[in-house]
Order: sequence, then C-alpha cells, then structure tokens
Amino acid sequence: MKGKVNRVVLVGTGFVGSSYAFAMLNQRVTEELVLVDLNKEKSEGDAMDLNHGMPFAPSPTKIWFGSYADCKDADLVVLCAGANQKPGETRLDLVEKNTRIFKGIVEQVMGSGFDGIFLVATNPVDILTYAVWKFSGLPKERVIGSGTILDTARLRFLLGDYFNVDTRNVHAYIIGEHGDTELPVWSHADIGGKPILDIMAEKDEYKVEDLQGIFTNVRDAAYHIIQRKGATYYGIAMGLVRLTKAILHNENSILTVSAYLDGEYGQSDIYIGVPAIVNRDGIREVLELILNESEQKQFAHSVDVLKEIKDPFFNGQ
Ligand SMILES: NC(=O)C1=CN([C@@H]2O[C@H](COP(=O)(O)OP(=O)(O)OC[C@H]3O[C@@H](n4cnc5c(N)ncnc54)[C@H](O)[C@@H]3O)[C@@H](O)[C@H]2O)C=CC1
Ligand SMILES: CC(=O)C(=O)O
Repeated sequence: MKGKVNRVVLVGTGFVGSSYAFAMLNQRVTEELVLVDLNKEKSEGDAMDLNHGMPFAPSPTKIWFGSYADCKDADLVVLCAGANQKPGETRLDLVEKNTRIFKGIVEQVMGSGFDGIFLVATNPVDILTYAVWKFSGLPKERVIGSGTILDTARLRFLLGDYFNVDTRNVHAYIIGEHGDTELPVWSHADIGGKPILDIMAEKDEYKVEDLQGIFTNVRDAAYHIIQRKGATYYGIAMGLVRLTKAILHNENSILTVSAYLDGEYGQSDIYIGVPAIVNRDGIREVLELILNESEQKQFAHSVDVLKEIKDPFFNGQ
C-alpha cells in the first residue's frame, strides 16, 4: 500500500492549497508532494515557483505538477478543491456545488488504486468529509476532515492574547460544526493545567463575560477575514500541515478534527469536529469529553443542523 517515501497529493491549489504547499515545503514533512488542479496552468506554475524555493528549505521535498494517477502510491490525499465563500455566504451554502465537485474528484482518486488516507479541508468540511467517506468506500478512520482545528487555533490565539500567555500553553477546544453552530468547551479549558474559569475567578481584571466576546470573534473570524481580503488561507494551511505531520509521522496527537461518530457523544452517522487521536492509521480514537449540560445541548444542536443538510444528500445511498 505505501511506498518507501511519504507521498502527499494535494488536489486544489487555490488560496488554501497553495498556502498548504508552501507551509509543507518549509516544515520538513514529506519527501514527495504532488499538485493537482482543474486549472493545470496555475498548478504547474505553483510547482515551478515552490521548487525555486527549494535551496532555502530545511530539507528537500520533490514537488511536481501531476495527475490523479499519482494518487496510486500516495499515503495522503489532501482535498482543498472547490468553491470558497463569497462575502455574506455561509459555509453550508457551498454544499451542493462542492459535493458535486467532490464526487468527480474522489472517483478519480480511487480509480488510481489509492489506498491511503484522505484529509479534507473544503467547505462545508464536515459534510464533505462525510461525502468523501461515502464516495470512497474507505474505512471511516482513514477519512479525516480539518474540522475545528482552525477554530481551536483561533480560540487558543485569542485566549493567549487575553491572558498574555504563550498560546501554546492554552488548552481549549472548539467542537461541533466548522461553522456557525460550533461551540467552545469552557468546562475543559485550561492554561498550564489551571482551569480558565478558576483563573478568572481569582483576578478582578478578568470578566467571565469577556469569554463570550472571544468566542464570537472565533466563530465569526472567517466572515471578518473574507470581508477584508476575500478568503482565509494561512491559518488553515498551517493547521493542515500540523495534521499531515500527525498522520505521516505517526504522532498520536490530539487535534480537533472532523471525525465519524459512531455512538460517541450520543451521536452517530455524522462527521463533526471533536478532539481525536491522530496517527499513521488516521483517526485512532475519538476523545469523548464529559460536557456540561449547556455544552451537550449546543453540540446536539450542531449535529442536528449538519444532519438537516447532509441527510437529504446521502439517505438511501
Ligand atoms: N476547513 C477550513 O477551515 C477552511 C476551508 N476553506 C475552504 O477551502 C476551499 C478552497 O478555498 P480557496 O483555496 O480559498 O478557493 P480557491 O478558489 O482559491 O481554490 C479552489 C481551487 O479548486 C480548484 N478546483 C475546482 N474544481 C476542481 C476540480 N473539479 N478538480 C480539481 N480542482 C478543482 C480550482 O481550480 C481552484 O484552484 C473552500 O471550500 C473554502 O471554503 C477555506 C479556509 C478554511
Ligand atoms: C473559510 C473558513 O472556513 C475559515 O476561515 O474558517
């Protein structure tokens, strides 16, 4: 199933895909990176441009503009192809168009004889990850969505800023839909092992109501960025590289990804953002947090909203 070197095929070299490729080149992640896109000229140009940075990279990565045939020996196929949100659009508005695009892409990837892991970033990511699982016929563990990895990163950044501590010492999750119904898990948020709610209770300078403002900024970050520059890509690109490392380097890292639930959190037949252990086999295990009542309700609502969109597409398939 796998060659001697790690090969990643990236499908979709737009804003997100090309940023991912650039971040990959700079982080010593894989030996081979293949670029595929409907817009062949763009993809070919990207491969040339990236290769010209190779003398400055930490280690060599063989990068080329390729085709679906290259997926046969790939360990990981990363999907960033499809439409992005225009100002005012929600992620869920993209579902019809991108599901159609994904059917064609996944058929071509599987037609190559691919037997690795899919990593999905295209929106609405939870539903498209489900679509890839259905279209590919691969085990659920080997189809992973970027889920709320970016939202969690946004939350950690903003909390680090608020408390003036290194964001890497902030441990807090956003779970649920990568979209408007996502939620923060304040009941499990800590800084260096100390619960955030305890830290806030001890010092007058912190106000619990500020947490709502921080969360709103996280939830609406994509709208704010798209309004200003038309798309978001650096944050997700780095999140995708983090996930690629966790997979290819067999890290057993806990990251908030879109994972298939089969009874966890009392839910089933849904891909949604939850913390999960990620390694060379894909999703090793979903981490089931004990949520408080309010968090449970919000999570169930997020599942319901996704199912309302997903079920008409996939029931009976
Ligand atoms: N999961 C996350 O956290 C995030 C997801 N996204 C999503 O990523 C996706 C891509 O966004 P951008 O890169 O900004 O869009 P973009 O429009 O810059 O790039 C999309 C690329 O897909 C290619 N493409 C379209 N149809 C194709 C097909 N059938 N086969 C191969 N390639 C095809 C296009 O030629 C284009 O190069 C969007 O759905 C966006 O919403 C964006 C940011 C964060
Ligand atoms: C576009 C998108 O999904 C994000 O930046 O969160």
